[in-house]
Amino acid sequence: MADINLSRITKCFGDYRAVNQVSLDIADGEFVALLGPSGCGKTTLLRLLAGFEEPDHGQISLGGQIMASPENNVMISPEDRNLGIVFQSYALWPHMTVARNVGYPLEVRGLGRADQDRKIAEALDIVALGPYANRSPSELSGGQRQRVALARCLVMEPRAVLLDEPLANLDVHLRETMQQAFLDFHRRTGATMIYVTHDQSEAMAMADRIAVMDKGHIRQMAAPETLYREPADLMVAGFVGAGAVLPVQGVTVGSNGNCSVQLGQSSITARICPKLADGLTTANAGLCLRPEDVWVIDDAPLRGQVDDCVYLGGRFRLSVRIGADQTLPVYANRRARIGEQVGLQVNDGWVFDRMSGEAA
Ligand SMILES: Nc1ncnc2c1ncn2[C@@H]1O[C@H](COP(=O)(O)OP(=O)(O)OP(=O)(O)O)[C@@H](O)[C@H]1O
Repeated sequence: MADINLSRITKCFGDYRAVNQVSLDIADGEFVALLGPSGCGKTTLLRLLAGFEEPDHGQISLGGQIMASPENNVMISPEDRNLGIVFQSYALWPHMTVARNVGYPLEVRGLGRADQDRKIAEALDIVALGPYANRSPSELSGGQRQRVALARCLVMEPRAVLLDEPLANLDVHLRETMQQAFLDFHRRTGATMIYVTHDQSEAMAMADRIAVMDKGHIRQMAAPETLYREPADLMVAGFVGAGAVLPVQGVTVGSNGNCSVQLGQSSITARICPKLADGLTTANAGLCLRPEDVWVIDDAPLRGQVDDCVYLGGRFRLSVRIGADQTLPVYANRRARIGEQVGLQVNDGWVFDRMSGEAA
């Protein structure tokens, strides 16, 4: 397997910059998700890596070797990059058995029968499909077909595995099972994996790091818990996880990365983005509150009106209006009436610059 380096990659379709000056360093064995809304450039970035698209500018390297660099007239073809690719359509051959589907790339390479059989058995074992070797793809579930596609890319011993929304065709229950299958696959193979998805919960569940993309740019690349707890800008705060971002005034920077802010009549303590704390203006400060940051406490001074109450199993999610256009999602352990006044205690929050990244 290999590390991957992208340096200032740009790809235009006509006048439109689908990928705009993207730089990324992915470590050997890392599982990275490319996450973002439809049309943000995720698939184009994956296709650039695979070699199906040629960048207009910048450089792509795999394991220290340059794969694409228009400035240096280098463009290595997809078949010479030795990358495994898994699409949302499984692309299995219907007339071949599972084993032959998995082994076909080895057949094409002219590998001996015994070596083929050994590698097929190993790959099927990793995706837990050994007993299905002699079935045809039509006799498998969607999740099993996707695992055959994974096994097929594994036999090639690729330098990295690229996955383009591989679970998009599966139902919700199967998606969760397959997330576990991908994690097991990653653990057992140590493969470098790049996983494209627009589903934040999928990215959060699997990836070591997530690159959040928007309009051809990478807005933030970090571990899932960092993106959730410390979003760099409004787009990331809104796209990753539930919660609300409220404009706040009266930010007083304290010690240890904390600050106090005014929310209605209450003063609350929150964590503050270092860039903001380092003396930049706090005029555009926003407070990101996740549902678990706010507790319903009857006599708390911050008051709000319940607009909505949904049972989630084990707890309720309330929508509480605390100002004309300020609504917070909050978890509660009792049902609340619509229109009921509740007290809210804010236990944590993240203050950042709401305008950060807007020039991008
Ligand atoms: N071959 C092409 N020719 C022209 N425009 C293209 C081409 N491929 C992609 N685009 C445009 O580039 C932008 C990025 O497309 P891309 O497929 O990378 O987005 P995405 O983030 O993968 O979206 P989705 O989640 O919907 O698949 C879109 O506006 C798309 O219309």
